[in-house]
Amino acid sequence: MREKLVAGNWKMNGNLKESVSLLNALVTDISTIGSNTSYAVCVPYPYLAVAQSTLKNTTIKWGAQNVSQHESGAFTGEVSAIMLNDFECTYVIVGHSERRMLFGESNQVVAEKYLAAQKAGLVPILCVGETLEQRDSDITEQVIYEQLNTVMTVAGVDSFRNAVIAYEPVWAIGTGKTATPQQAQDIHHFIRQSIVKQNAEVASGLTILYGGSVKANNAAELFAMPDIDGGLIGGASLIAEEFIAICSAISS
Ligand SMILES: O=C(CO)COP(=O)(O)O
Repeated sequence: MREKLVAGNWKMNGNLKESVSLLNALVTDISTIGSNTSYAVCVPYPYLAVAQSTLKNTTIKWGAQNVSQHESGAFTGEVSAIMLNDFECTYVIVGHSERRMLFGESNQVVAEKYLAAQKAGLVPILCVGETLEQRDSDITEQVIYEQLNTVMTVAGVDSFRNAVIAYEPVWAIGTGKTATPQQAQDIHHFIRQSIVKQNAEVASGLTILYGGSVKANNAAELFAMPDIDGGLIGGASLIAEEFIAICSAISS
C-alpha cells in the first residue's frame, strides 16, 4: 500500500507567535484522528526550529518550501539541503508553481533542486501542473510530461521511490476553483502511467497528492479517487480546525 499524505504549505504567511500557536493547535488536534496517513507542514525557513521542537515526538512531520540546487558557496540568500537537515526536515517542496512563475525556476533548475534534496536524504515533494492557458490549449499532458521527464532525466526513475509528486493545476491555486475529482483523477492517472512506462513497481508505490483550493468540504471526494493519495494544502492549512478536518477526510 502506498503512503497517504496530507501536507500543509504555509507559503509566506504568519509570524512567530501565530506559527507557534498553529503548531500547538495541530499537535493537540491531530491526536483525535486515525493514523493510517502521514501528516506534514511545510513552514517558512525562520519557523523550522520551532516546528522541529514542537512537532518532535508527534505524528506530524515538517519540511521546507524550497531548497537551493547548490551544496554550498556564494549564493546569497539561499538555503541548502544540508541546512534543512539540521532542522530534521522530512520533506521539502520543489518546483511549486509560484517558484516557477514568480522566481523563474525552469524544469532543469527544479530537477536539480529535487536531486540536491534527495542527495541530502530529504523527500522532495515535486509540484507539477498546468496554467489555464495551457489547459485551454490542450497541452496539459505535454506540459506535465516535460516537468516529470526533466526530473527523470536528471535523477532517474528510481528516484521516485523516495519522492512525492503533487499535481497542482495553477488555475486552481488560491482561486477557490478546485479541479473536479474526475479532472484531478485523470491527470493523476496520466502521471502514474508516465512513470509506469519506465518502472511499474515504482509507479504503484508513488504517492501523488492533489493541490489547489482543497478545503474541508471538498477533500473527501478528491481523496476518494483511486490515484489521489492525499493533498498539498495552501490557505486551508493556516487554520488548525480546517487542516485537521482535511486530514480526517482521508483517514475516514
Ligand atoms: O499551492 C497550494 C499548495 O501548495 C494550494 O494552495 P491553496 O490550497 O491555497 O489553493
